[in-house]
Amino acid sequence: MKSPVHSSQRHFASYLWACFGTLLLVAAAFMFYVWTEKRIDEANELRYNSHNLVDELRQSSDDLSRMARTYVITGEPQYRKNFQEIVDIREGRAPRPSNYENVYWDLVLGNGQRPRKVGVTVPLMQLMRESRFAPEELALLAAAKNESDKLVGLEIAAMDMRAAGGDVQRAIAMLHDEIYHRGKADIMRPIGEVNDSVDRRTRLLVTETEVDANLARFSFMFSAIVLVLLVWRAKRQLDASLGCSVDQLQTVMERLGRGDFSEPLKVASNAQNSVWGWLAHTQQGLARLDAERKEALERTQRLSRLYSALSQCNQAIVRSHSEAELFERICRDVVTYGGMAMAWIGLIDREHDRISVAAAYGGGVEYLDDLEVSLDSSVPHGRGPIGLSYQSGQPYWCQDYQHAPETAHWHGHGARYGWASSAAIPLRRDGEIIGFFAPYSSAVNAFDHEVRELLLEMTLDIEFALKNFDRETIRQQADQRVQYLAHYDVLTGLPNRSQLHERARLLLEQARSRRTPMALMMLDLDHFKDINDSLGHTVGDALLSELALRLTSCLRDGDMVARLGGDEFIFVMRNVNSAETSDIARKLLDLTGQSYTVGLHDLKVSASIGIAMYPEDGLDVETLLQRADAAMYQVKRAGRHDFRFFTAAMQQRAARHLQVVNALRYALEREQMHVVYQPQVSLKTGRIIGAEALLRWSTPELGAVSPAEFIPAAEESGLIVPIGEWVLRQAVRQARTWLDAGLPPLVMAVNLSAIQFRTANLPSQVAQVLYEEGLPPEYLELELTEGVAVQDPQGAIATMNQLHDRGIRMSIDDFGTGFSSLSHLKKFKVYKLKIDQSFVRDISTDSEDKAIVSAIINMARSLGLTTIAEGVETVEQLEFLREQSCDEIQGYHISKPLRPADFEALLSRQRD
Ligand SMILES: Nc1nc2c(ncn2[C@@H]2O[C@H](COP(=O)(O)O[C@H]3[C@@H](O)[C@H](n4cnc5c(=O)[nH]c(N)nc54)O[C@@H]3COP(=O)(O)O)[C@@H](O)[C@H]2O)c(=O)[nH]1
Repeated sequence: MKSPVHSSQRHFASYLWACFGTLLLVAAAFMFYVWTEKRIDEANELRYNSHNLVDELRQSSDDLSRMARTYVITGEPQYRKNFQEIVDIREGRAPRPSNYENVYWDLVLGNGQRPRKVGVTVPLMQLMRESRFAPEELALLAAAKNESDKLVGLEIAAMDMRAAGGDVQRAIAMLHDEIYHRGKADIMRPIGEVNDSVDRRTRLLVTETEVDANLARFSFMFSAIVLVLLVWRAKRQLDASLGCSVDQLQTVMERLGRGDFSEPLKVASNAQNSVWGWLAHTQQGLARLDAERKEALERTQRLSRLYSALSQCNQAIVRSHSEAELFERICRDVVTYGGMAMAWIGLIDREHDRISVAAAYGGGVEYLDDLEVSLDSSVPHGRGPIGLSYQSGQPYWCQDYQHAPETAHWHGHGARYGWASSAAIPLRRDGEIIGFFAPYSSAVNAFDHEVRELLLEMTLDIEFALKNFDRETIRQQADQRVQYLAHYDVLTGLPNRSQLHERARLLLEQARSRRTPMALMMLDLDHFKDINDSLGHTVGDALLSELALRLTSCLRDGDMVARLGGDEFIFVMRNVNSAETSDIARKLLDLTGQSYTVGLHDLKVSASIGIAMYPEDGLDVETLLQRADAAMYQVKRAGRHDFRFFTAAMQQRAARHLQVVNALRYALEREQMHVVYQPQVSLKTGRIIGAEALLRWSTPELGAVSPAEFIPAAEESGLIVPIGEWVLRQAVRQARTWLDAGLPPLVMAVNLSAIQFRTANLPSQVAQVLYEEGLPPEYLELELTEGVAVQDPQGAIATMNQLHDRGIRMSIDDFGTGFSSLSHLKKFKVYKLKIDQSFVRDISTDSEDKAIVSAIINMARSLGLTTIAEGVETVEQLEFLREQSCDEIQGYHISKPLRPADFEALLSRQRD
């Protein structure tokens, strides 16, 4: 704005300059005046000094006369001394007392003290020459001085006369006679002329100077008056420029300086172009700027509040554990920190085509209780900010809530709760709108660019958090899954081993504190592996799942069943005695034994159950488990499909089992093993046609250990592989020895454990042994159990084929006890079936065993296989077998297993 006071400022400045110039004139006039006054003073001083010097000349002459006369009269030497001092001072030979002039008479006081300080030493005539006397005046003075000096000579002569004791009267007369007075008059005359001359000269000077002084005085007064007038004009001009008093100006300036622009200044019409007018104008500008600044500040504060809310929002994202918690925090933070009046988050309820409130905070949230917001644009409440935002897919900013047509449906609410603007910002998950974030402000136009940006940023953060929650949910589900897998068996859904331990411990704790008994039961399916191996794991799994359901149905409240893996299940039953436990075990056996329909298969299984009782058999879960296992093991050993309680004897057996396994590890290197041979006889010829190699083991600690005990232990521990290989080599070597000894050729049957059979490269290993020992393969027969083929029939068939290709025979041992598949049997390259001795044992008396043995023999024949019956002890058994056309027999009826020497002897006897 162009200042309205420029022209008056110019005038005021001119006046100021004029004042300044005049002030200089005043000063100059004053200085001139001072100078003239000084000159007057100087002129007066000159006159005074001149008179003084003239007077000194006169006075000194008078004083000399007085001193000389007094001396002449009194003869007092002091006067002569004074006389001389006056002369010396006047001539410049002695220092002049200060303020000398006309006071010679008191140069020395009565007490000899000098009253004045000593001044300069300068002759009187020199002083006169330096005192600006006119030349003629100086000439007169010099004449007067000359006359005085003449009188001094006379006076000295008179004093000398007195001093010499001459004529005193004469001396006195010399100082008082006419000559003397004439001399005096010759002194005084020029002095008087000089005085007159000095007087005239200096008076004239003073008069002249006084004229100058008057002129200076007048100049000073005139210029001072002009200055006053100018100052008065300047002030008038200043007042006109200011348009107010300086006090008023100061007050207003102070007020404006304090930043108070609130009160507008009143300006008279003639003061529009004054400083006051300009100030009023400026005040308006400042007030406007102040209002803008305040508005900007308010905006900044609003933004800063929103930034704070954004920051809180981010914290909420970090700290919230669920969507609901996050939404609650966001709404609360936007109101508490972001300065919004109210905020809510709604989620789309697609089923009912409406918005359901997920979280809300602030004044008026109660209105959300009966919220009427729709996404359907055909209804009025579907055309509000949220509906419009949903339809456009964009945020909707309603800047004047109480007047906007789109909020007409809610104007009543807006008026009641003071909402002046609102927004609807879509919340998206994977790009799809899932809800809205709706902040409300009590200010109109609250959503300016920055606020919008911030709210959008906040919304993006919320969406980011939702994504994280999704990820978190997936992670939690994975965690839950991991937790589940860590504690539950996937196949059956039963607790697994770790969960069993955990819960069993708790149940045990309860039993301990309540002093109640408890039973831990271990159930293991009999020959389940065969089902798995022959029918596949899917069938096995289905059977286990069904079994788990059956077992669970037996459970009482608070009891538990867990699957340890495979076909092993554990029951923990609270507060049961052994009789009740037996009932449960029987029930379980019964349930387990009922048939299972899996796909096309109708299956039957049995189970073995071992039971340990708390507190008799153990005080902790581990011990009870171990003892239930021992009991179950005993059931297995005793023929399966039964249950047993743990006994001390079982404990001993378990300990023995451990002892056996440990001792087995060193059996070969300590040469504790040997092989015996049991003859196999042809029923057609009655001759020994083969021998079965059977392993024997005895140790100093354990004595002789039965293969029925140590072979399973060797199989469990994996030691069967090196031990079996050793037996094979021993048997093959023995067969070679007997061949070499010329004994009738026979086939050496060597038992091959299923574990051995599954060793990699078995055929080549066997071939290697045969090769190394030099036995033709046709003299070796490997006795395999049915189990070798059931797990991996194709692999077993391949191994058998390779063995067969190498010329090695194979037979199936213990036939009838396993889970043989006839279809597989046809593919096996076996040439003999060995009927298990359990069928042979009772064939004389048990019709069922007879039927089984008969069926096996017939089936074998139909498959082109040879049969051998083992465990033949009696002639009745032999006869039955012969009737059934069994090919060969083996058993105590012929011979027990023999040491090689005994076997050789038997063979020799047969040869004889
Ligand atoms: N993998 C290997 N298994 C082996 C080896 N040595 C033996 N065994 C297996 O151990 C089980 C027990 O064997 P063993 O105690 O030697 O018993 C055998 C015979 O002594 C016994 N038998 C023979 N005739 C009769 C009889 O008339 N009555 C009767 N009560 N027992 C008799 O039968 C066993 C022979 O069984 P099998 O092998 O099925 O023909 C046993 O399963 C052996 O296989 C070995 O080195 N490796």
